[in-house]
Amino acid sequence: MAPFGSAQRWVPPTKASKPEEMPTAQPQPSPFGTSQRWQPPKAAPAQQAPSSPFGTAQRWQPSKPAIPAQDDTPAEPALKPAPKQPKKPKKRKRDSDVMPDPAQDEATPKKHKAVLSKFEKVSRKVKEQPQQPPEEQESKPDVVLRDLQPLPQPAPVPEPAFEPTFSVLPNWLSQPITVESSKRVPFDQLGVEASFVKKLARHGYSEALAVQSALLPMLQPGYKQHLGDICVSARTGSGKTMAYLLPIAEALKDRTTPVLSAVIVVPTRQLVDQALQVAEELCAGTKIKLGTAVGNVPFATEQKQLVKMRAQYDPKRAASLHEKAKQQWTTGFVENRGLVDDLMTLPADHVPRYDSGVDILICTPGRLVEHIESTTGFLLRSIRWLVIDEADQLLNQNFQGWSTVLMDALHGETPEDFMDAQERLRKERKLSGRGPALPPSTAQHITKVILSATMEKDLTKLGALKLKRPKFVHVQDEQEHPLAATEGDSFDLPTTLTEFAVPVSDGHKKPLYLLYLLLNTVFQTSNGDEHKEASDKESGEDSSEDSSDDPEDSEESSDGSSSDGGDSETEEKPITKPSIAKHKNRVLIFTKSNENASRLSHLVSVLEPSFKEYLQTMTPSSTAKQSKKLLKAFSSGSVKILIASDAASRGLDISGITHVVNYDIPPSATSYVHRVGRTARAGKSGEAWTLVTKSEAAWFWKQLAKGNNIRRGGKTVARVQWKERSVEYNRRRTYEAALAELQEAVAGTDG
Ligand SMILES: Nc1ncnc2c1ncn2[C@@H]1O[C@H](COP(=O)(O)OP(=O)(O)OP(=O)(O)O)[C@@H](O)[C@H]1O
Repeated sequence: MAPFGSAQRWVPPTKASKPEEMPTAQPQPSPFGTSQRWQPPKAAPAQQAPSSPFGTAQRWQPSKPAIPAQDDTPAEPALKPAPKQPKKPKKRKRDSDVMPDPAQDEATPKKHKAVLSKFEKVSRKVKEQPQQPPEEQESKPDVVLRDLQPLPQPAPVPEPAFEPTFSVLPNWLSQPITVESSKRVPFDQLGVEASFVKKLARHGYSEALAVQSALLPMLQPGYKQHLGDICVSARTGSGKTMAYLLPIAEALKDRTTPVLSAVIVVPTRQLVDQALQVAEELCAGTKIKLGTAVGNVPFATEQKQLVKMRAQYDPKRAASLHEKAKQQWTTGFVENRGLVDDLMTLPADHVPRYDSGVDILICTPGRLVEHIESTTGFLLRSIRWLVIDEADQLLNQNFQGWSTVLMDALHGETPEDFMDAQERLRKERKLSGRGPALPPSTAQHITKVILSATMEKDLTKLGALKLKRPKFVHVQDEQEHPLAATEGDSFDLPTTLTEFAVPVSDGHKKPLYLLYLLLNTVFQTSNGDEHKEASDKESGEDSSEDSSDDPEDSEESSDGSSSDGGDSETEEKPITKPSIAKHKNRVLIFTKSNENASRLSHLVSVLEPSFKEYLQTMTPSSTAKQSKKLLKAFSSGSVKILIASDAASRGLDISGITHVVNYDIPPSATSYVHRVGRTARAGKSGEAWTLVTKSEAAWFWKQLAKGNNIRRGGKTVARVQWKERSVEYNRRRTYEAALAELQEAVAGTDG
């Protein structure tokens, strides 16, 4: 029987027009055919069945309601099913109809016959009953019919897709150009202009890092130049920004009049500022004009910066444009701040001409789309480089369909009103078929550079960027085996990074563990080597969650290695308070949300008031000016503890971060790689600490610490076990008081 009755099968009740007579409390016959509500057809006397307009109701008898009606009204069903009467089973040939086997008949004792006939009866009954899956036959909750129509049901779950065990990647992705991460080449040997070599040396950069030594020759004009697009996968802090900005700056160094030649797209305004700073340093002393487009600046201000309008004497075009303007006014559709608006501000016989105000534009994708769509004269026809940094994130999010809008603007034809003389001629020849065809103006010159530390070899997403003759450059360690084409995406951590994981028995105690970490390790003047001793012993031995997630481990040292060593030294001892003021270390702490960041910030400053002055929280609500100031303070060391959410995990290059703490576990391997990559940058050393609760341990060790998707050059994540008594030493009361205060504050805010 189908789960839903067809229209013919359901009979509206005679009193259905009175809604109050359809109390939901009363059991209603269900279209889903619950066993409680609907009895299979029985040989019930026909006169007892309720009448039906379809005349089939006699065949069905609603079962007795499972829940008695709340009032005394007889539980007449509001809807009556009119299912087809199940066909009366054909009269089966009885044994007697079949040619009897006298021998067998004789041999069958009488009592067996009786049993057989009972069995036949029962089987017949069973066949007559509508077939239901076994689980439906069990008692079901009462279903209340709410509508005459059957409820829509989700589509059946599709079969899992076929997953090939062979590579389906094209050659350029499956066979990347690999570059040793330790490779260093003096800039002058890479053909970098002397003036730029000097500039770099002034910043202390004498040699190109691995990714730069690979990319510079590919992007500079010369015999090594790659005449196609380039995808780059290189670990965090490897110098990717300079790798794409240096060749662009070099190529444009002699520019005198701005022409928009490079667009650099990054995901956040902080990264726009950061890339701008590197570009400013490189372009100092040249006439290259740099511009930005981000959401926090007034749109009109940006428009003025990006596009410069001038008047050009052209009576013929002026006449045709005035004609167009007249039509617009007649129809009432006047483009706001458009070409016609500009035309009205010009002297007679003049038309507006638009020039770019910048050579290099650094922007977020959303703002770029806005300019493409709404800024008159903002054209991408002269673009020679398109850079997409943090590409995996940008392609995953694809807000406002930015990649499609951008590709259309980049590869599409210039709108007629904005065409230059050459474009107009090209179009005329194409349409008329007269004269030799001219080659397309821009498409052949654009080089796309797509970069990330966690670049995914996802053809569908990369396909949105319409890459031409692409190459994949992968910077990796010499010890690492090159990834086989069939292996999934895998990301490399900086070799100078050391990772630790601290089991936390109870998530509520995390603030105390964090405090212990800050006081005992990050800001410990005596260099607190005890955790390293303990971790060295355990490093790599923690085969899984089984040992790390056991709270008893931390208390009673069920495994010998974690109970001795450093833990016993710190146990029961008051923590010697380091002087944070003079400390050089800086720590970036990640929480899973902005709210958590603010709360943690409050708790830490109550628990350790000496930290308050040096602690800040980064939230998206802070203005561009505030966050710039904050990052500067963190860079200079006047702020030493910065608490942030994942929004700060990508791309931020803040000098001097010695420690990263994952207070809340990161949501993915990608997020982990970017978070911990805020330290150990450009060959400097750094530490990453993750606080892992019991429930997170299995996932952490399997996916992040021991999975194949993160490669750490043969290193392991060291497990560091602290005794809870040491962690809580003298702090439990303060902590509880701080929590209560926080709760009150939250309640106060809510109220
Ligand atoms: N040739 C060089 N020599 C020394 N340091 C360099 C060199 N080039 C760049 N750096 C420094 O390396 C650091 C990291 O650079 P950058 O921010 O470009 O890394 P990234 O690869 O883009 O990292 P992420 O993936 O995290 O965004 C910066 O502080 C930069 O100043």
